[in-house]
Amino acid sequence: MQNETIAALSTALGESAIAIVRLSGPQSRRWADCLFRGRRPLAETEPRFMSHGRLVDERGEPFDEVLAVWFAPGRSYTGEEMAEIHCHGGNMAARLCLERLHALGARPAKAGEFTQRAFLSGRIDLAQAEAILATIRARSEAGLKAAQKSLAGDLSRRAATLREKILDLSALVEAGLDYPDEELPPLTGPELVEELRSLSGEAHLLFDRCRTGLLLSQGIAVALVGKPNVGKSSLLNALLARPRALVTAVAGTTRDVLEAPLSHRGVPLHLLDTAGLRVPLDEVEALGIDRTMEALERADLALLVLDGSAPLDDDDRRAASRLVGRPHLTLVNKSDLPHRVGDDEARALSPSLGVLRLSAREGEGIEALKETVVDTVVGSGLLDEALNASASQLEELRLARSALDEARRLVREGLGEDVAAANLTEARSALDRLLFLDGDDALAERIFSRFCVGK
Ligand SMILES: Nc1nc2c(c(=O)[nH]1)N(C=O)[C@@H](CNc1ccc(C(=O)N[C@@H](CCC(=O)O)C(=O)O)cc1)CN2
Ligand SMILES: Nc1nc2c(ncn2[C@@H]2O[C@H](COP(=O)(O)OP(=O)(O)OP(=O)(O)O)[C@@H](O)[C@H]2O)c(=O)[nH]1
Ligand SMILES: [Mg+2]
Repeated sequence: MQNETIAALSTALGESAIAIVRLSGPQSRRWADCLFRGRRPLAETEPRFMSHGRLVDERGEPFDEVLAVWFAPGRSYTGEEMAEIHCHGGNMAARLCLERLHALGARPAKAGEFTQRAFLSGRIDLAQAEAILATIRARSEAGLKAAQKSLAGDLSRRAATLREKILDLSALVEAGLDYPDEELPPLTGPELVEELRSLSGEAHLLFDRCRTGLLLSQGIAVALVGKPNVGKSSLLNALLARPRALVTAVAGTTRDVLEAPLSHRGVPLHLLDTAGLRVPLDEVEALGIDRTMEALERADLALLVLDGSAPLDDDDRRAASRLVGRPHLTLVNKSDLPHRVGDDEARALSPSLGVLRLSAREGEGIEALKETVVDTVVGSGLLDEALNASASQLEELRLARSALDEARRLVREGLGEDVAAANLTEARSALDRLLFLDGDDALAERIFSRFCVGK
């Protein structure tokens, strides 16, 4: 329990209907009562019941008509005694209210301090704190739902269950190592392989669900690339259903990378239209092509755009070669014109995940493209299964997953259970870090400092 009582504005600054000032700590209700004048003071009302009244300044003069409420310790967001004053929005009422509270002794809250107190009082763990941050930052319905699942503890629970199973298996493997001459080995080789197979399956599934969650919160970056004039910018406009990018018949129209958000089935996409790839004619074009390559680096998926109305040429082949090793789809554009590029030819150009025919000009195949993009990156089955996780939590899952795979391979190939035991330990410590079990204060500070003041 913290001794200091903190206060902050919990709603965004600026003109709004209502502004909420929050207090947390032992003096919350008392100090709220110093400026609140209702039918009864909060001290005489039931917790969690809104009371109507006025706020008064130090001379007793009213300055706003408000609603106020208090929460008992153990039954509040922070787990401490809390009070809230719901003022009118705008810049003045909440500011005067806060100034009064600070004059009474309430300390201005630091970024994320309310949530930090919820963590310190044991009401939530750090994975749930991450989920609260993701809830506030969600940019799509699917992202919001994934965050709420993690807030309900889904990620922590599943990771903790997996960690327990790994610990149990480690104990068995190490018992076998310590007493190699025992008559009955605690686990036979095939049994161990089977156990490891099931653990690695769970780790893979959890990783995929969290990867989906991360994509939902960050958005899927999709880069449109190809040689000049194939219709990349036209495609961007068709996807957005508005003329965002300049389109001309001149090759080399797009110079900078154009970015535009789009949401499909609740999944946020982040589209990147790029300068056409070819041997540059001048310095401006060369710089534009550098940016195309940077966009490719950032992209979760690339769309290789081809002009289906003209035979493929060396520029197409060079553009395709930039995509080797990157997940991409091949789009044969201008399907409203006579076809000059066969499906097989398009497929032979690069190891892409699929070939789609479309017409940016006529809008043909655009819906199918959006659908394919989401399915390719997220996997349609996983959308409802998404769990929110931070980038570093996902990294720990990746480590746990490959350590389990490695242990399984070693045992299957008879390469020694001692090495497998080391891999199990590695997997377990990755999950320890994911669950923030090592109690690293600096890490907690880092999480809460990403919150806004008042949360
Ligand atoms: N006005 C207002 N709206 C808000 C919040 C708030 O603090 N104030 N929240 C936050 O910023 C969110 C709601 N989150 C909350 C989470 C837990 C508890 C709470 O009292 N938990 C207790 C008791 C649970 C119960 O009795 O149902 C607990 O978990 O022990 C309250 C709010 C969103 N809306
Ligand atoms: N018939 C037809 N023409 C298209 C289609 N898509 C684009 N075009 C035309 O192709 C030309 C080039 O289109 P852009 O969208 O500017 O091509 P780009 O790939 O962005 O070109 P750069 O920015 O120069 O790399 C324009 O004249 C478009 O009108 C299509 O689906 N059908
Ligand atoms: Mg363009």
